[in-house]
This record gives sequence, structure tokens and C-alpha cells, in this order.
Amino acid sequence: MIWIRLPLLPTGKTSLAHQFVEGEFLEGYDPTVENTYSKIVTLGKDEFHLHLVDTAGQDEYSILPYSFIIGVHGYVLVYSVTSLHSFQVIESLYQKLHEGHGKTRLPVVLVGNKADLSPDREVQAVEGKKLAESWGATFMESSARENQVFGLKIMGKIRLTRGIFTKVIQEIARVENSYGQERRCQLM
Ligand SMILES: Nc1nc2c(ncn2[C@@H]2O[C@H](COP(=O)(O)OP(=O)(O)OP(=O)(O)O)[C@@H](O)[C@H]2O)c(=O)[nH]1
Repeated sequence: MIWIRLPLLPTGKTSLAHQFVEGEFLEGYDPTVENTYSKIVTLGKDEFHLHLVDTAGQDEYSILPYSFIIGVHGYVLVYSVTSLHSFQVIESLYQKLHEGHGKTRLPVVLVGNKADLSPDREVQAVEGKKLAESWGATFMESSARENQVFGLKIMGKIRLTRGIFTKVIQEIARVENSYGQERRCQLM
């Protein structure tokens, strides 16, 4: 299978992963082929070994590789609030993942990134929330630039590291119903 990468949708996946693992924002755009990151996250008494795969951008015509399905426990699906197209692509990507897993419910956190660019906004927060709700998933808006994540009715801004990735682990635990003492989570 040949997977043709179309670099149309730089929504901030690499920037979010880099903020999470390295704690910094990188200016400039360097298209991703595929990067992997590892990090240990402690939630309460449990320790999770995260293996995070940062994939290249997809579009609605991309064929999903098996590696996107097999052995993956949860997904952070990222669109840019400044791109309606990226939002539409995320919708079709979710359908492919859902079919690929053959499950009724997937551990997913839907993230509307680049929320700091509000004047250029093409997708309202309420639309992201509605889509996530239709999947039974969690929704957040974020800014990799400002290292902040925004809930829809948030009491205060929280850091990305304690936001998105904590949430996706909780989603995995909720869906799989299997909080262990020590777990390996492969995220994408
Ligand atoms: N203002 C702003 N810019 C961002 C944010 N996140 C990423 N960017 C910028 O958007 C561009 C693309 O970011 P990447 O993190 O490379 O996007 P990506 O989704 O990994 O792109 P691909 O590798 O093509 O899949 C870069 O110029 C980033 O600096 C954000 O939250 N706010």
C-alpha cells in the first residue's frame, strides 16, 4: 500500500506533542512523516507509559494504514479552529477509525487547536463539542503556542500537559474499564 501524504492540514499535532513532552513551542513548520515520543504519566496511584505516535496529516482521501488501528489504545484527533476543512477531515477520519476498530465506542479526545487565533476562526467551539458528543468523546480547545487548553465552560485555563493527555488516558480507562497498576498506552 502506498500512502500519499498531502501536507494540507498542519493543525498543530507536532506542536502539541512537543509541548507535552519537551515543554516548549517550536516556531516554523516542518511537515511530519512520523515521530514517536515516550513519557511516563502518573495519575493518582497509577503509572502509565505513554507511547505517542505523531502521524503525518491525513485528508479525506487517505487510506488508513493498519498501524493506525492495531495496538492503539486511544486517539487525540486534532483539527485547527482556523480551518473548516480540517474539521471535516477529522469527521471522516473518525469514521474510518471507528470502522477499523469495529467498536461502538473509541477512546478519543477531540481537540480544536490554534484557539489563540480567534479572529481567523472558522469552527466554533460549540460545533466541536457537538461532534465530540455524537461520538461519546471528550472535547477541548487548545493552543500549543500558549501551552493552554480551554474547556467549553472552563473555570480557569489549565496546562496542556494536564489537559489533553490526562483526559485521553481517562477516556481509555473509561472505555476499556481497566485501570491497572501499571499500563502501557499507545496513543496516536
Ligand atoms: N498560533 C498558533 N500556531 C500554531 C499552534 N499550533 C501549531 N501552530 C503552528 O502551525 C504550524 C503547523 O504546526 P505543526 O505542529 O507542525 O502541525 P502538524 O499538524 O504536526 O502538521 P503536519 O506535520 O503537516 O501533520 C506551525 O507553523 C506551528 O508553529 C497554535 O496553537 N497556535
